Amino acid sequence: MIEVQAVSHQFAIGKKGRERIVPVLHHIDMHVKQGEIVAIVGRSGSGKSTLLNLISGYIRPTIGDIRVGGRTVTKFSEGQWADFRLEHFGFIFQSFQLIPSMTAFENVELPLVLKGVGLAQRRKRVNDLLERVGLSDCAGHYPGELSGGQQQRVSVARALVLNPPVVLADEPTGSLDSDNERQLLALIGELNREQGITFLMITHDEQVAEVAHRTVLLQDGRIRPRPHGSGFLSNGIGQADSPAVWQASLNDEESRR
Ligand SMILES: Nc1ncnc2c1ncn2[C@@H]1O[C@H](COP(=O)(O)OP(=O)(O)OP(=O)(O)O)[C@@H](O)[C@H]1O
Repeated sequence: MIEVQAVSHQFAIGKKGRERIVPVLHHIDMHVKQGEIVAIVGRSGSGKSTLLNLISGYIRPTIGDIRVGGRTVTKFSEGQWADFRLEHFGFIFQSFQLIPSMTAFENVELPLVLKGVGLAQRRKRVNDLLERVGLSDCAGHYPGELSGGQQQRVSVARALVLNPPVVLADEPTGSLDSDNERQLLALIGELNREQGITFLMITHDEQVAEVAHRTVLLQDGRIRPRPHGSGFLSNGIGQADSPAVWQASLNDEESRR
């Protein structure tokens, strides 16, 4: 589903002509199969967000290619990216990123409005999703009237509204208390099982490992193997994933069809 192939990335910071090069990711090979829940873990500054931004096309790798659903997205123009992103990715953020002046219903509906979907279809889709995330009673509430857990469930509904095969989540439980965190992770697990949605999640949260099929550890911009039995984040090393697991098994898109 997502193949990151020999990707390295560096940022240039500072004034033009006097830039300083900051290498952030080094030769990343990672394959996420359709229907997997993969957690990306690693210390602050290890390059997790950069990797997610590369996969979602907000930045382009300095070296290497990324394929999503069999297409080499690193070759896309900005216009191609905008369409592709809408169709293929839903996003969940630590800070929810709901529009405060819109109700829960309107926040979930917005991507459908932008896509030009008709009113009746929009109503059905949004109501179905709000019901799915357990928020039918809160459709008319504004984000400020909802708890953090409820807001995050609205943002899950919004992420799913265009039916993307992949959800990219950056610290989805980072702002939640432990009860809401558990509920959100259970919801992610259910959505994955029911609908085969692929989740790629950045996390510092050990609970996420319980719902993730595997974790990928980034350390100083490199993927590291994770020996069995060690802690999740304590020493930056956790449960094992053989590098072989990360190898591309090609033609994932074929198996989706
Ligand atoms: N746009 C940018 N320009 C320059 N440097 C950047 C940029 N974005 C990220 N970096 C640098 O790249 C490195 C990795 O950052 P990144 O945000 O990917 O790490 P992270 O693992 O997601 O960290 P955190 O867990 O704190 O969110 C950091 O040193 C950061 O300062």
